Amino acid sequence: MAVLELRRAGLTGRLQPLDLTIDHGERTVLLGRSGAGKSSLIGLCNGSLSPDQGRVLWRGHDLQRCRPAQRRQIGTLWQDLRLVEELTVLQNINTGALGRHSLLWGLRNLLQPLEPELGDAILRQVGLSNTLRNHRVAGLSGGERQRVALARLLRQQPTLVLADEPLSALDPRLANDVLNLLLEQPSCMVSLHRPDLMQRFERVLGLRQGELVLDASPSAITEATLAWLYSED
Ligand SMILES: Nc1ncnc2c1ncn2[C@@H]1O[C@H](COP(=O)(O)OP(=O)(O)OP(=O)(O)O)[C@@H](O)[C@H]1O
Repeated sequence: MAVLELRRAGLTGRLQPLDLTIDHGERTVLLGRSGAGKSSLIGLCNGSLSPDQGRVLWRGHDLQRCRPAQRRQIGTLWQDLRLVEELTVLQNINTGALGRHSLLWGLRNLLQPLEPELGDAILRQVGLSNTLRNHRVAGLSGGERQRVALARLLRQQPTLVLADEPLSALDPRLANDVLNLLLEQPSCMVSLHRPDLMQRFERVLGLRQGELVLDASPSAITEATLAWLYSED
């Protein structure tokens, strides 16, 4: 069943109009050189960028017109993480649940640690110690911050996860753990600079100079295809 549909959706100067359907349950990797348009495509898919041409549909409805609760079914692990620096690890994780709670709950989250047991369980999932629970995220390492952002995403419980280079600050063992968690989500589209990991996914999308040029299963992709995808012109 299709959850996300791009119909001739494009961004002037960044992404040529493209058609793309993401089905529930699909695990997709997004490959391409730096500047090829991966983050732009993720922005179109989560609604943070509005298409200049075409349409983006979430479960059949124009994504830009969907209510916040519907849009929160799409969870994003941003390249720049977008943590709230002044807040603690637990408070940041809880912001993932804002869409399911009242405004009052959101305000209380700013004042006191809410639902610490749930926070601890998610911290364990992402391999962080619960002793970090009340630390401000500003003081954490790059890899720790990345995992707090992942924990916030897990708290959100999205239907579709979009992750923009989620492994960049992680050592190989942690990168593997994080990738496993992403692949356990109901559906995911993950942008990576690691074509060697494409076999972990069912579908490979390739962007080249703002154009979607590859949509195939990993077994169908040859070394020559990858060399062309990453070539300069
Ligand atoms: N806010 C913006 N306004 C205009 N053009 C932009 C903007 N952000 C990025 N671009 C341009 O859009 C193109 C695609 O950028 P994008 O960030 O989507 O690529 P990417 O594949 O994610 O790159 P990277 O792997 O380096 O993150 C690039 O030419 C970039 O310079």
